[in-house]
Amino acid sequence: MKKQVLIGKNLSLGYEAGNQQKTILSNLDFELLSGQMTCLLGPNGVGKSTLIKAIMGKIEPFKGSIELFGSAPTSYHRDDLSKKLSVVLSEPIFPAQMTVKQLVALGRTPYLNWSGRLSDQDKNEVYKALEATKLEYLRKERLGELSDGQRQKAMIARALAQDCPLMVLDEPTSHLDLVNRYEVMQLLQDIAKTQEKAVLVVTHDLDIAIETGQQLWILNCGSPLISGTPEDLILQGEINQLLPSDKYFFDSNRGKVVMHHQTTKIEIEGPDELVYWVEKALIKSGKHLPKDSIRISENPFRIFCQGKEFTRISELIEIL
Ligand SMILES: Nc1ncnc2c1ncn2[C@@H]1O[C@H](COP(=O)(O)OP(=O)(O)OP(=O)(O)O)[C@@H](O)[C@H]1O
Repeated sequence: MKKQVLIGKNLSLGYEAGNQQKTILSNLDFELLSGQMTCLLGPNGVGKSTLIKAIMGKIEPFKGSIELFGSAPTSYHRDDLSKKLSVVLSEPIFPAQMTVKQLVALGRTPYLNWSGRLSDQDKNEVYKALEATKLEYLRKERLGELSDGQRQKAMIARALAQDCPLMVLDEPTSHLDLVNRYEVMQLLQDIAKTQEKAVLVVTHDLDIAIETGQQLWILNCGSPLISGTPEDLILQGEINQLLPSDKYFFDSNRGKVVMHHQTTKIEIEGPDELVYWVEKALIKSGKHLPKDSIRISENPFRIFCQGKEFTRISELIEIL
């Protein structure tokens, strides 16, 4: 049975400026369950980091409530909160002189006794976190001498070592290369499933969120928070809430965001998939398009136009 870890009810959040309240998010209802990774998506400035601040107990709600294991995050003692919630923020906040291993070991701080020494179990958790993030080979390196992506992974390893039932990560993959993005998100999903944790990841990476998230939360200015499995949100068209302009839409057949398909006036004959890519390349080229029709064959791929045969789209575009 999945447990409710975090619940928001009719939540409004924002900032105080003098005696004025600046509301950023209003009337949010949500729940985070154990064993699931949820990806939070929304445009810049909508309030994703503000919501994280409320989860961390750094700001009080203007209205409504937020409960972490039944109590307001602001009501927890710091030591208790750090056993319930680990957070990875987008900005590195640790000294450049610290080594990767020292950083990851910081994740064990909530569990240390008065001596401040790591027990065998603590050392094991640090080792497991380094191993899971494939950072063992960098354990002696100083944070200031790592690439942005390596440092980002080290921050994730620290949160893993903290071993809390709720992990919240603000854009944890923004500096990572494509493969590492998938791997880190897959790792977080795996941890959620196998260790029954609730994981909330803020990301702008829709493709990867769809691929790896078990739940998506979509925040949009002035609308209620939309939540559901990526697949439901795609099939119900709600994913398009992320794309308010008419220019883009989520193509459920292709499983990605595309621009509204401009069509060429020329006739292109051939399998749909090939016609799609040839037409796209022709439109992008900005060249004068041929008056004759184009025929495309599959296996082998050939384009026939103006009495000539082409093996690549670029060859056709070159002669236009
Ligand atoms: N300390 C603050 N005081 C007043 N306003 C703030 C403060 N921090 C953020 N804001 C405002 O709150 C709004 C939401 O900011 P927030 O950082 O939560 O957005 P975000 O969705 O995380 O954006 P991004 O995707 O760009 O990281 C913005 O308009 C921002 O100017």
